[in-house]
Amino acid sequence: MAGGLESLESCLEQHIPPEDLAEVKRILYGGEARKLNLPAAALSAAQEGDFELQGYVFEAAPEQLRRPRIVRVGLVQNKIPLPTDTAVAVQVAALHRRIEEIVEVAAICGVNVVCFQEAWTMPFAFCTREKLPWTEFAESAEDGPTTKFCQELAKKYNMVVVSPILERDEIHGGTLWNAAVVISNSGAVLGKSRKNHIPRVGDFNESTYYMEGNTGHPVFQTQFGTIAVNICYGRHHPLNWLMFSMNGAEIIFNPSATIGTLSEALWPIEARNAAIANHCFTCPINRVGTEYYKNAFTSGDGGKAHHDLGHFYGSSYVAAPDGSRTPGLSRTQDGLLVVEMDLNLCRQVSDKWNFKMTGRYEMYADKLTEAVQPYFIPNIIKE
Ligand SMILES: NC(=O)NCCC(=O)O
Repeated sequence: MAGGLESLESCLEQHIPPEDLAEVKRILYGGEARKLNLPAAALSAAQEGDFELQGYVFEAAPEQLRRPRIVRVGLVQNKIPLPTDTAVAVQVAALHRRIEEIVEVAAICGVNVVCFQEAWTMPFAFCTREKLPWTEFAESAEDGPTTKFCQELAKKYNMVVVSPILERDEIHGGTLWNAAVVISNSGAVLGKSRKNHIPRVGDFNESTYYMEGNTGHPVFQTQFGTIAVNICYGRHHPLNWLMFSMNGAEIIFNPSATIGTLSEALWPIEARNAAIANHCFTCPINRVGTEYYKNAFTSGDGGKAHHDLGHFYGSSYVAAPDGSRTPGLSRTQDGLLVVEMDLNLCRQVSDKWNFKMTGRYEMYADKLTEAVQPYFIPNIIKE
C-alpha cells in the first residue's frame, strides 16, 4: 500500500468546517498545539533538503521555587535514500549524509536532544529472514563507525544524540541486539538501551536476528533532562513505559519501524497514553516510505510471496503529560519535528492527577509475582 493520505491533520484542516476545527482539535489532540517560531534559515534549508520541518511548544505554569526547565527535542523520520541491494557501506554512508543534513537544521532550530528512527543505518530488512547482507549492518555501540559519526555531531552541535542501531556485541560472541546508543552533548557515549520486547507479528521477523534486550530500563541523566529509549514494539507494553518512568525518565523516545496495515490505528494512542499514565513526555518516531527487496519473501500465512514489508507511515509526534500532543509529521515524507517543552509540566500534572501517588504499585508487584508462577491459580469467583 502506498502512502496515500499526506497526514490525518492536513485532512482535518481541509475538511472540518473552520468554525468547528478548534473544538475538534481540543477533543482529539487536547488543544491546538502552539507553533514554535522556526528560523527562516532552517525552513529554507529543510525545503532545499526536501524534508518537512515542523515546530511546536508545550508550556508549563510558572512556579515560585523552580525555574522553567526548557528543552528542545528533535525527532527525525526518513526514507532509505538508496535501493536495498546497494553495497552495505554505500547505504550506510548515504544514511549518514542524510542524517547529517537534517541534524544541521535541528542545530539551527536550537535542538538539545535529537533521536533517529529504529535501526536508522539500514533498511528494515528483518522481514526477509535472510542473514546476509543484513547482519553486516550491525556495529559496535561503543566505538562503531555510526557511534563515532554521532559523537562528532554531538560535539559539533552541543546536542545529545540518540542513535538506534543494530548492535554487534563482540564481547559476547558477536551477539546482535537492537539497541539505542545515547551520546552526551560532550561527545561521550553515556550508554545504551536494548530493545526489551521483540515482535512476532506479521513480517516483523526480528527474533531471527537478535535477542530480547538485557539492559533493563536505563534512564540517562543529560544536561537537558532525564531521557530513556523504549524501542518500537516496547510501545505496546505499558509496563515497559512504566519502568522507564519509575527510573525517573522525563522524556521517553520510541524509535520505531511500523506499517499502516498493522499498527496505524494504535500509533496515536499508545505513546500518548504512556505520557498520560506516567506523567512524562513521549516521542514516538516512525520511519517512512516503502522498502523494496530483490528476493521475494512470504509471511507464512499462505499468501503470495512479496517484495516489501508495507508502507512505513511516518507520523512522528510528541505527547505531553497532560494528554495533549503535537500534530504528526507527514505519512509520506522525510521530516524533522522540533518540540520545545518545559519539563516542569511533568510534576505539575503529577500533582494534579496523582497517578504515580495513587498507583498502588506494591499491590501489583505482589500480585504479578504470584501470577507469573507456573502453578498460579487465577482469582475467579464462581457460583
Ligand atoms: N520494529 C518493530 O518492532 N515493529 C513491530 C510492529 C509494531 O510494533 O507496530
